[in-house]
Amino acid sequence: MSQSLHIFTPSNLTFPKQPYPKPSNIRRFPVTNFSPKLISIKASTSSDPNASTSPQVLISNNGTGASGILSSTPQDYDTPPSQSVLSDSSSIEVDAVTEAELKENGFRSTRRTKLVCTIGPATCGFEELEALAVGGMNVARINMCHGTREWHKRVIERVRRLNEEKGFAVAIMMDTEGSEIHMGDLGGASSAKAEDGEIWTFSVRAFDLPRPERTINVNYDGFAEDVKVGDELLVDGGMVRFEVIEKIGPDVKCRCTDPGLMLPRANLTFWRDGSLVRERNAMLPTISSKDWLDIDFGIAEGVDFIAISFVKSAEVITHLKSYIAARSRDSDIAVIAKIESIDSLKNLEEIIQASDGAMVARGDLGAQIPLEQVPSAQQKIVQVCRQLNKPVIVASQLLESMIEYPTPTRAEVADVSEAVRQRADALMLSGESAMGQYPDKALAVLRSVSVRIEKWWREEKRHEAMELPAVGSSFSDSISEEICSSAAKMANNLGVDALFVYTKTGHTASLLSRCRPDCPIFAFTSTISVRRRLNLQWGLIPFRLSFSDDMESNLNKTFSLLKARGMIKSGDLVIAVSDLLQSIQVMNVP
Ligand SMILES: Nc1ncnc2c1ncn2[C@@H]1O[C@H](COP(=O)(O)OP(=O)(O)OP(=O)(O)O)[C@@H](O)[C@H]1O
Ligand SMILES: CC(=O)C(=O)O
Ligand SMILES: [K+]
Ligand SMILES: [Mg+2]
Repeated sequence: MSQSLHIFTPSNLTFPKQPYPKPSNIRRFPVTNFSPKLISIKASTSSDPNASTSPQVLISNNGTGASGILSSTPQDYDTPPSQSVLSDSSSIEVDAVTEAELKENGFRSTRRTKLVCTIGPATCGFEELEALAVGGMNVARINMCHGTREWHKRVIERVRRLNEEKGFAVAIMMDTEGSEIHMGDLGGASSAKAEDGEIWTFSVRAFDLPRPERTINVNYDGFAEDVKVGDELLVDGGMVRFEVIEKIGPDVKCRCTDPGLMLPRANLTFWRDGSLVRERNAMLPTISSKDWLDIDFGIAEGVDFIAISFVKSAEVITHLKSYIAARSRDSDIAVIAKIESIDSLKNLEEIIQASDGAMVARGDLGAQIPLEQVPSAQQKIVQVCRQLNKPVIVASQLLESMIEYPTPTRAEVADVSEAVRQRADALMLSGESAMGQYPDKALAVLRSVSVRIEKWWREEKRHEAMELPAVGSSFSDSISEEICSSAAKMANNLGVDALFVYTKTGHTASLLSRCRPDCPIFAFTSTISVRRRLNLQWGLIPFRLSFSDDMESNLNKTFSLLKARGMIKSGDLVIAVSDLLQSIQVMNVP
């Protein structure tokens, strides 16, 4: 039995975007005999030839008559990126790890939380990268604070080769250095140990190698002028602490008050009377001249995401986005705002609104606000991102002890669980994967904790519903949002196995992800870059597939390709959503 409900556009509605002719054949039907089993809500083109470019939502009920009026202009018709559109119409691509996971565990147990790994000396080789990809890395992050562009270029090439040769779809995120104050690179040493009471010199002078004992170079010229005797100097937000005891020209002598290990280029902050001192360094540009060169490098290399450190305002994001749009033909590099400063918290909503996603960069954030305020800031950032429909990454020190030890602390597991419970889109490894001794084990912990906590919360139905405000500006946007929230609700109520979404730009897929449905979301897109970008979003399993405007044929093709690969089977219950036609269909896999 096939049932559908038709909905047409009323003539009295205004259309904010007017590239599409307004349909004129408006009819209204009573809704009758709505079948709970097989409902098809689909978009059809109006029978009016003048309205032929304006698909309308059509919820049909097996010809028995139908419905109220809802819909409108096609949305999400922003030009899809031209490059890399799948040409072979008879194939489907999904990354090898997901395919294995689907076959082994079935739909429901797939991991919803995405995993980002920082690549460093411990993981830059082809085999190490492959091990991370096999372990579930969705995004590889390169941090331009460290290493040379040549070094990063080789990492990018290896990840790309891995994707091509081994069937992964790992995306690449480039993270800028930013112009905050940090230490030099320790002259090649992997770390420096400061002991209680030791006197160290922090200086803006460059030293000849080898680095003089207990001497640290500082990147910020105004350092010696800005600090005062008595200030507290924090390395990496307090991993090591010093007290400033004397200033001698460019050299600042400090006594270690909290011993610890200092890593190359660690962040430095100084505090006076319990407050962070932000003197002239607060005026430093968010994107330094070196960052601009790195950004050019990222654009040339075609990275998928650029994460901007120490974002202070929305303007810098807008500026960068237009810079990228002008520089790269496809302008499909997503810009991630790193929330790690007081200013970024002050302007949180605007910054996130302007960005394509955000990172809770707890390392530096914890150096700028009291540590005990970091958890509430995290919760708030995760919530704002979800409301504004932007992916959010929770980063730093998730499994810090695993840099040295093969098992995490219980507290670390609890922290990871909390981020998963908050339903952040992604978790990130930093030092654990960049220079730790157990990168694969750390990734395995993130993976298993994510799957376990997701399942637990799903089964217990413990998630509080989150108010999701409208994010789009046009009526058409509202329809897409309504369709996605209805589809997600139906999926939960009907206990469907998967949501399918056919999406050109990825927008509709992200709207579905935002609803955090119980079942996984198979996102079909024809563009490689869109597919890679969807890798960062909660619950989305991105597939590359060429598809048409004909949903019947898209579905048939998808079913047969996925069945042939053993990823779905007859009888599975699926809800399909399309951004091409603004439709919802419910069906069993034939
Ligand atoms: N490309 C690299 N080369 C050498 N060491 C690296 C590299 N990337 C990371 N590391 C090491 O791993 C540690 C953690 O890396 P990560 O980039 O996550 O932290 P971070 O430098 O504190 O981040 P951020 O500067 O963005 O706040 C670094 O402190 C550094 O020691
Ligand atoms: C990731 C990062 O930049 C931080 O935590 O500070
Ligand atoms: K950085
Ligand atoms: Mg940082």
